[in-house]
Amino acid sequence: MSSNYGHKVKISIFGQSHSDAIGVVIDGLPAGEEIDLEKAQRFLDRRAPGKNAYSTPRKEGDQVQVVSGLFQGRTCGAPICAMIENTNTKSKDYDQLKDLPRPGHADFTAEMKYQGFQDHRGGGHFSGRLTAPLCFAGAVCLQILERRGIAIGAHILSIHEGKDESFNPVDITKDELVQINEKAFPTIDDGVAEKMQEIIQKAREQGDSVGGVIESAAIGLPVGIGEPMFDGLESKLSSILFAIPAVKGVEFGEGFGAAELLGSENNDSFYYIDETGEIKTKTNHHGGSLGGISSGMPLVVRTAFKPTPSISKEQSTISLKEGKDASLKVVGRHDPCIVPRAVPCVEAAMAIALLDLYEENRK
Ligand SMILES: Cc1cc2nc3c(=O)[nH]c(=O)nc-3n(C[C@H](O)[C@H](O)[C@H](O)COP(=O)(O)O)c2cc1C
Ligand SMILES: C=C(O[C@@H]1CC(C(=O)O)=C[C@@H](OP(=O)(O)O)[C@H]1O)C(=O)O
Repeated sequence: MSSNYGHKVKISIFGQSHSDAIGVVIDGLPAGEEIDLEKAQRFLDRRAPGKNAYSTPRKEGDQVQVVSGLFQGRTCGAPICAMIENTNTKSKDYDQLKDLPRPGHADFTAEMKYQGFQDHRGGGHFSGRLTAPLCFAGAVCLQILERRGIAIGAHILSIHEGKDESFNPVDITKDELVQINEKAFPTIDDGVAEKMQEIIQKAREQGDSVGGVIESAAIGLPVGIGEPMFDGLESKLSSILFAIPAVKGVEFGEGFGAAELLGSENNDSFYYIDETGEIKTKTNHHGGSLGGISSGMPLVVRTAFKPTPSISKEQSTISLKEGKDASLKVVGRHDPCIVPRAVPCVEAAMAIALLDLYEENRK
């Protein structure tokens, strides 16, 4: 299975949703970086399941145990290995799914690819649970990036028909990102958070689920981060963002909207800031990336999540054993909406990709 990412800073994620533990090995971090593990744990807590009405009821402490790679609180050049125990599995819920693959989940494709040898319990290695170690790796990378003046934050831009305001792409401040990261249900407009939660609640009551979009931003990136072609900012970021289960779209800056604009509308005019001589753009349709290389403007990304596939409404599927059409009612503990818990996952994915590219730039 391909669960590795990165050139300079490499991560390898292991485990399954119902195996003894899940975790991550992080290699290639610069040595001597102080890592605050309590701060990293607080970051993971933002993602942890079982904490509120819009989450799966599966309760996991998601306590990270760092096995190696830190010495006297700092990175020491050796790979960091971090493990998180799975303590609250209910594998029985998955018995019927070996025969009746869930529409929208990876049961069918995993069964075909691994000829039935896959660990199907809890979605196995395909589970959203594997974003817990991703968040730990991201939390470590975030602390290193912060020391280099780079900040990352994200908010829920939409859930089904509930919509938040967008970031102002030419003017995103560190304070704004810190403030939004502290919110339990991160929206810019606090008024819309309640409406979004009602939408999720209604879907859950109807045995259904909803999706949505997370908007994220990185600021403080110097000009010149990102390599041509396959290692450009957009290429690297989208490949890690698409590794988050349920992600179905990633756009940068104006994104798909740019296709509807004229060149004269979409181009971002350059100008000098008189006092500092810095070069900026008046607008930011390019979203901080030109030629896959950071322009010095805020990097703005939108990531679309599909509705959670496991829903309790009756659905049509097939019986693999009987070789005929069948119906399925999924039982078990599922997120009625993935988006709120995925906010730190998006921030983590961005941090890993950006630190990898940053270190590549240092050569
Ligand atoms: C944080 C997080 C939580 C998730 N929770 C669930 C869940 O409770 N039930 C479910 O069916 N899918 C859940 N998913 C999504 C599935 O894991 C995902 O749809 C599945 O692995 C198929 O992958 P794909 O949607 O990327 O094709 C979650 C994803 C994430 C990122
Ligand atoms: C446990 C987590 O989320 C799980 C993600 C998930 C899936 O199919 O992605 C399915 C559910 O697993 P289970 O049926 O074992 O409860 C969620 O609870 C987590 O995110 O930590």
